[in-house]
Amino acid sequence: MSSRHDKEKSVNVQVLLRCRPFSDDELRNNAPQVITCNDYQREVAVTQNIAGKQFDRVYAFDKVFGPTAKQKELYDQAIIPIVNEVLEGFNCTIFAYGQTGTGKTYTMEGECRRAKSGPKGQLPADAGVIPRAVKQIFDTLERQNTEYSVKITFLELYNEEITDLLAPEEISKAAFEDKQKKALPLNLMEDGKGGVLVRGLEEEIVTNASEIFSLLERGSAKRRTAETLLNKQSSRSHSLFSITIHIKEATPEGEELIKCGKLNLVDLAGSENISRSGAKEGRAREAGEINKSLLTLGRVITALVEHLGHVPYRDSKLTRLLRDSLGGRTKTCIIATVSPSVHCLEETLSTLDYAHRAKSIKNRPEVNQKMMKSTLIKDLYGEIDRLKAEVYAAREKVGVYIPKDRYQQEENERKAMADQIEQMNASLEVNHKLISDLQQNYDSELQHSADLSKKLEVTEKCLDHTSNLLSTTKEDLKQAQYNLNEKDYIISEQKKAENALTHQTYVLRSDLEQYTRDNTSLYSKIARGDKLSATNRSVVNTFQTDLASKLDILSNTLNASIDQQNMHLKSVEDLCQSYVDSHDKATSELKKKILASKSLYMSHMEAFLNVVLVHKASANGTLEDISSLSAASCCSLDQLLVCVEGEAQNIFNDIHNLLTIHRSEMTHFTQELRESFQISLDRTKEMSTYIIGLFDKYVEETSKLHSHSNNTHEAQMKSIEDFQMVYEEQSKSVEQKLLAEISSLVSKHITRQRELVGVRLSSLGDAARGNKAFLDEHTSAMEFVTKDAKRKWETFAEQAENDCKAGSSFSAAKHSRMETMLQECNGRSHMLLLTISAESKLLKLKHSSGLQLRTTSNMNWKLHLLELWLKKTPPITART
Ligand SMILES: Nc1ncnc2c1ncn2[C@@H]1O[C@H](COP(=O)(O)OP(=O)(O)OP(=O)(O)O)[C@@H](O)[C@H]1O
Repeated sequence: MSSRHDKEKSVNVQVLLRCRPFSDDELRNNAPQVITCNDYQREVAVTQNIAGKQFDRVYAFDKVFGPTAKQKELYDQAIIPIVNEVLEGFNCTIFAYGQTGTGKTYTMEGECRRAKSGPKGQLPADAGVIPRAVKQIFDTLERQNTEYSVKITFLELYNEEITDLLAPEEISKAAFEDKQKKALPLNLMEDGKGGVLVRGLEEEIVTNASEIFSLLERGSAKRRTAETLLNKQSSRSHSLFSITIHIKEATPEGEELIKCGKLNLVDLAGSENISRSGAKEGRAREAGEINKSLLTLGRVITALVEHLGHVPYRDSKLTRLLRDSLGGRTKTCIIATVSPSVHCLEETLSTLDYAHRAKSIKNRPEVNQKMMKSTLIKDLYGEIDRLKAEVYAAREKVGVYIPKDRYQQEENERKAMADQIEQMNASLEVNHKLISDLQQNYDSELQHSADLSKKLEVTEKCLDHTSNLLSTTKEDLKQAQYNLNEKDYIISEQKKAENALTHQTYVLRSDLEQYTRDNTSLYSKIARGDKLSATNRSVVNTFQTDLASKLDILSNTLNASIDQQNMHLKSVEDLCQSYVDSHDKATSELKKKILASKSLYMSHMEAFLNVVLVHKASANGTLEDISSLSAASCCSLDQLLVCVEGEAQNIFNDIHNLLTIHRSEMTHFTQELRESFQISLDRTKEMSTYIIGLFDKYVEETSKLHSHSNNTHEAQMKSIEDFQMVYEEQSKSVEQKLLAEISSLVSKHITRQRELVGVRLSSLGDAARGNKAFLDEHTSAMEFVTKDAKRKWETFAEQAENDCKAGSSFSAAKHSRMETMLQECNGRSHMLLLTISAESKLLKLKHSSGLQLRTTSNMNWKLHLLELWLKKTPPITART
């Protein structure tokens, strides 16, 4: 009972989406992909590029099959359960809906439909839903091993006209057109049970799958021929393939029941025809292009989804035929097909919207009533009788005969009336439903008001009780108010204390943070200190190792510096020598020049004396001539002296410059020499202190070693003595013990042992003495070596110091000597110049006062003095 109830409750129409792979054309044109299928999540994403921005729209369906999904996958996952329900007695419908070329026919029929089943009854991989469903039905029926009957119908709906694709007649264009003209198209009629029948539609009874395949092939061939003959396209026609199954079942009471199920497989026209039909309805209708059925299907879906009162089933043949599949008692599945290419984007979006809306349609699937076999037979007999009567009337012409136009008119009227009745029935049904809903509402309202009155009574009682309570509560409230105020005060005080505490906490916390920071910095400082001390240790180690090498380098440097000093002293000597040479040379040149001038002067004087002697005897009258002559000679003498003075001045300048240069060089050199001596002296001192310390340590170590060896020797000797004593004591006791028994043996033994011990002791003593001697020797050798080295080093250091001092004093002495020499030279030159200039002035004065003779003798004396000076006589003090 409950299962039946479950099965009868409403279920949504199941909607599957299938996206085909790219066609060869699309691949050739490199068409971009806009559809992405997520089979697992049952979602389809459409990527749109609007004004350079990318928009993704995602649709969810009951099942999604991407381009790689195979026919078998789709069938196994989606169709097998539906076919099973048909075999259980349900009516089921599967629609294929989508744009032309998206694979509706491929999905429903498949490429290899006409190849029938393969070897061993297997279907080819590309076989679609119809052949697979047929195979499943027959496989199941045969497996169940029950009596059954299967009948099929196959029709096409084009331009609101139904064509029976299983009708047996031969089709040629003429015959077809003739038939189109003469014969009435197949009409729909009510079956009296709420469904519709296609009057005159061929129902083929089949017993196995291969029969169905042949019939399908026949029907498809007819559809193709009709297409070609009437220039219509499959994309504008709908095809409906139906299988009705009757299965015999036996009740436990032995009664025979017939179970009936029906499967409708619909390949709809291309969905783009909806918009096309809508857009150019006027002309399209004339050209037969309009697809009324597809439009009505859309409207029916909208009415069902939006729960409109009137659902326009009757507006098209397709919706009339499939009325039960849309909002009725049939289980329905829609397979929406789309293309992945961007070129079909508009149609794809419309298909997706359409299919998505169809998901909301609700059906109330009901299993078909099982019929008693006898009832079915009775129905069939009734049908046979009716058909027989029709055949008889037609043959005997005993029926009612009316003109064809009249019949057509009546038929139309009857059809209109039937439509009207159906609409009225539908509205009546709606009204009935409305009335029953209203009645239910009314009943529930009555019930509600009764409930309310009961509640009112209870509430009034409650009110009284509540008023009493209220008065007591007011008292309580006052008390509570008082308490509350009190508590408020306490709370505010507590809050204040809390705030103070919080503040305190903040202060403490900041302090703590500060301490933590200080701690951290302290730790880091300690770490730095550790690191520094480690570095220092390593530096000290490095320094220690470097020191030894640097000592060598220092001694080398000392040697080199001594060599350098010698070289410098030699160069100074050379320099002095060259200076003395140049000085000698200059002096000898000066001497030569003075001699030359002296001889010139002498000749002049001689001439002058001659003239004086010649003219002395002559008269005083010629004195004036003589005087002028003497003035002239004085003048020439003056010139000569000026010339000599200039030359002497030049020589003096040269000497002075040379001396200045030498002096500065010497000063610089002496300074450098002093510094280097000072540095080497300091280093030598440092080194000697260090090495002396080192040797002291060596001496100390050696003395320690010496004392240690003494100690060791003493300890060894003591242990030997102890051993000897112990041994002797022991041997004595042994001797005493064993004397009585083996006296001779013992005495021999003791003697022997004593000998042995003596030998051993002497060898041990020798070894100990040897050791000591070796140690003494070694120690004294060490001491000697150390002392020798120390002595040598001290001598060396002393010598180096003396050398340094000597070098320094030597250079200082040399320097001072040079200084004195320079000063001497300076003084002498200066004096010479002063003398010369003074003499020349004196001479001038004497000439002018007529004291020529005295002057001459005086000048002679001066010249003599100059000569003396030039012979390196001691310096002359200045004379004015
Ligand atoms: N899932 C698929 N896998 C492989 N090929 C497919 C698939 N779907 C469609 N095709 C191919 O696409 C072409 C068009 O398919 P089909 O004729 O079934 O489209 P249609 O929607 O039925 O078109 P029309 O509305 O014009 O009848 C066929 O060549 C078919 O083989």
